[in-house]
Amino acid sequence: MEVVIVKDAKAGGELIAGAIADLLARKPDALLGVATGSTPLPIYDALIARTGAGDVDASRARICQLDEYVGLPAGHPESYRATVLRQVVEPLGLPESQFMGPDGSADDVQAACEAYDKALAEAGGVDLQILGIGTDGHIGFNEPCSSLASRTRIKTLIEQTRIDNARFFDDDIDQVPHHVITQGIGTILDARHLVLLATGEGKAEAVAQTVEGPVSSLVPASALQLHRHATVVVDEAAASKLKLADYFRHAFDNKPDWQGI
Ligand SMILES: N[C@@H]1[C@@H](O)[C@H](O)[C@@H](COP(=O)(O)O)O[C@@H]1O
Repeated sequence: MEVVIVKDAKAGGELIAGAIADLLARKPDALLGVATGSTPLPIYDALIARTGAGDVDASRARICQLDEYVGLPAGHPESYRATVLRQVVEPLGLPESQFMGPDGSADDVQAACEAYDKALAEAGGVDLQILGIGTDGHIGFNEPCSSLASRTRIKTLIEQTRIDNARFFDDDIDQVPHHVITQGIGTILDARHLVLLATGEGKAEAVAQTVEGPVSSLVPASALQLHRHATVVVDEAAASKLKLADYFRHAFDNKPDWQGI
């Protein structure tokens, strides 16, 4: 696992957008897994700016969702499908045919989960998966004690996650669904490159446990330690509880230019 400590969220967004640009230069139709929440927005801003400036051709990129609420009416503005369309797919000028996600309004949720895992595999697998992290260490919506081998399935949210996400629902927790579909931890680990961005002091404890703690289903993001190509990008505040912070800075500062993240 590589840990990169950046000055602030904007710098993290630029760094990760650079890695996506390199990927698209090598593989124009790469499948890019995107996360929702506030944290990844600087990545999308930087990528959209680069495509707008003509530095990156993302016209053949394919985008896929990490997770979704269950039970919101189709087209609900806070469904993750609507969110990703608004924040990523439309600003990049991509047609919906280059976007895929699980169907959170399906009558048969289990079948929708299985269909999504199959669709991801048939699409050739995710090339680069962007991840955020919950305050409880969740990735996607894999709450603590999710199986590290899990596939896409339905999960029940922990109360703290519903509290954290109520800001997207007029600060009304009663509007936040209890159930979600999420790529499983095993599904996430199938991606070729995992890039987790965490910013702010509120994520410092979860980051420390993810990077320096034991691999444990209690901290779902710690599963990144099992991946061959996982990059954790953190700002100074989110890095504030890392014991090896100086080593991580030293390693990144002395990295050969050609290596990328
Ligand atoms: N399902 C999403 C996660 O993918 C995201 O990482 C997390 C943190 O969001 P934020 O970046 O807004 O803190 O929120 C939600 O739970």
